[in-house]
Amino acid sequence: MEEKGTISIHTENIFPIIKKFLYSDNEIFLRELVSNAVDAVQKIKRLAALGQYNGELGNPLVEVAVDADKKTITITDNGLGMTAEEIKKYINQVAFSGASEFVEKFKDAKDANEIIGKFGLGFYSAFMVSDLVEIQTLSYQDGAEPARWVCDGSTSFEISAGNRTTRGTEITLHINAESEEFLSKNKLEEILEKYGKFLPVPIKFGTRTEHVADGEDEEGKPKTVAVEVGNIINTTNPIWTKAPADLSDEEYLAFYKQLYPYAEDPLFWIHLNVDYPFNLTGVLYFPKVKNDFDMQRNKIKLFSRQVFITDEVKDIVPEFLMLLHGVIDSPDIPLNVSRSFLQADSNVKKINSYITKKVADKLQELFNKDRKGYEEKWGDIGLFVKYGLVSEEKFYDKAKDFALLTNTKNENYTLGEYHDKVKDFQTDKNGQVVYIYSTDPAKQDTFIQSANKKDYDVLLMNSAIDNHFISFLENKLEKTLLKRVDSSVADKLIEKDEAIESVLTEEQAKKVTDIFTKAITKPGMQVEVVGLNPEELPVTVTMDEFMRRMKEMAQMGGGMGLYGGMPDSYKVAINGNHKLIGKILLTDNEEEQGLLAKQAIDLALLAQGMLTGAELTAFVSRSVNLI
Ligand SMILES: Nc1ncnc2c1ncn2[C@@H]1O[C@H](COP(=O)(O)OP(=O)(O)OP(=O)(O)O)[C@@H](O)[C@H]1O
Repeated sequence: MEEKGTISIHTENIFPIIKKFLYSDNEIFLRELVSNAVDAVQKIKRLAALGQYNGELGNPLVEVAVDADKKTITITDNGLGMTAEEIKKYINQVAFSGASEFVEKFKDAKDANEIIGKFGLGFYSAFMVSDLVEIQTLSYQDGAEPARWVCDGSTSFEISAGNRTTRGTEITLHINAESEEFLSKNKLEEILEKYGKFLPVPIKFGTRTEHVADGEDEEGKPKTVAVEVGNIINTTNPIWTKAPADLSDEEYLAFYKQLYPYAEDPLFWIHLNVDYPFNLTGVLYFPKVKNDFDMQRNKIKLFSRQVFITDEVKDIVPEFLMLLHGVIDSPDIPLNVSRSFLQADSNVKKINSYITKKVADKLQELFNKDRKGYEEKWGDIGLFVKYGLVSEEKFYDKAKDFALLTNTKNENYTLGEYHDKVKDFQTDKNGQVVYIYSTDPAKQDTFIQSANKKDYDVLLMNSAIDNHFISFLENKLEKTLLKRVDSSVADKLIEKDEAIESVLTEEQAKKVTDIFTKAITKPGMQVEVVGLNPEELPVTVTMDEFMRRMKEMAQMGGGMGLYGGMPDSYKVAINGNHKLIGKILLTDNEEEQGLLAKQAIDLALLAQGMLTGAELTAFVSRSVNLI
């Protein structure tokens, strides 16, 4: 049997193209060939199970070997093998037309490199790194003859009698000059680890030394002997392929450690398992979130039938869950299409909503089953949930029942509970419920205490997402306003009908305003005399809620340039009812008036954390003189 021929093609010679534009991701040749080998082994197992093959199965195995001297890499399997006819059909026609279609589609694509790694070019990806590829194969079929196929990367091939004596296929790549890096054992092992760590058939790559028990020495101590054993690089049945009921927490944690050796233990996990209307399995872990978001993104690994594809799961996993870790395995995610197409793909959309739903269900379950435990984890999961609430309408519908608000006393409330808690004391004269929050309880302590004295509750909003979360709540909750605790004096945080009058006459108020305006050295301070509770501080410095938010948005590049450019402006509220103000008015000595006013202002600035540098030093020495 010997036959020469040309591979029938409709396109130009595809090989130079394959070589040229697959350059950056050429390591995927190994993924393609090893997965073909794995498929071949799986197929023979299935045939045996169906009773269509009655011969010896042997231990399923795929072996990868490298010969640096001969400059070859061989991938051998004991799968179903091919007859010469099948080579013609599958390699010359099916695989080839697949490859040429691929090249045709992407030869002009700008983002070819982005797609390429995720797309199976199939068998012909071998030519990305080889000058010559040889197949030696023996089919499982009764009376099959071994066959050999050789191709040098042109469109001509040669089929002849082969030399294989056992069932299976051996593919030898004669590595080209530009790809010699792949002749390094370390490099190959690294690629095998990356793509094949969880393949369902054992993948052997070289050998390793193992120390096994070997009786006892003269002193009766156990002895070991070093033996060379096959180096199997993969775990064939990773946890996502098993049923959750068969898995212990330890196994989930061990798998997590295997994926992310340096990560802290996750908070909890979700086992995904669906077979209709799409196929998907996986385990998603909720990590302990650090503030450094970007470092933690792209930690979900996408597999297709246990072959690693990519760790860019954008579009498949909802944006707000990109911080999750773990694996997703789905043969139904189209990997052979471009990004924009992926977004429009109906399976991808379904998978995306399925994951959102699963995550919401899991959180609801934790919340219902063990509220205390859930609250303890809230510090970590709160970020996801808030991010989800803000970014996904569908998630909000579910999560509104288990999203928590935490106050400065470390108590947690659901949105509904919180509304009920504060509505009586914190409704303003227009019927708006005012939620008061602190972004920094240590810095804003004076204000928090004043608010608490009035029986106002103060929420803690100090995580990275809270800025958005605050605006979101305001939009979402009816008749609700959010105000930072230091945006106004406590008496004015919530505008009520029963305003406290200032005891000062108009004339006295004007005088006080003048004294204080003169005493202020900082720019952008507007003095106003207000009637507050006599127990409140004599002077309070605040920045208006609206103004501060606009400035913060401008700082974050939110297009509020106008506000960003404006100088800071603060309100200096003088408590006309405080006895210090009375004392200042009664003092004849202008110098002393100025001194008292200055001291009161500095105390207010100090409470806001705004007194620094030379001003702070001056304040300290002035205070010393006063005592
Ligand atoms: N090691 C092998 N043993 C038996 N048959 C093989 C082997 N490698 C390839 N084949 C046959 O060649 C065909 C083409 O392989 P190729 O990798 O190009 O495409 P595929 O595996 O069908 O699809 P893709 O790789 O794009 O997912 C396979 O479907 C299979 O029938």
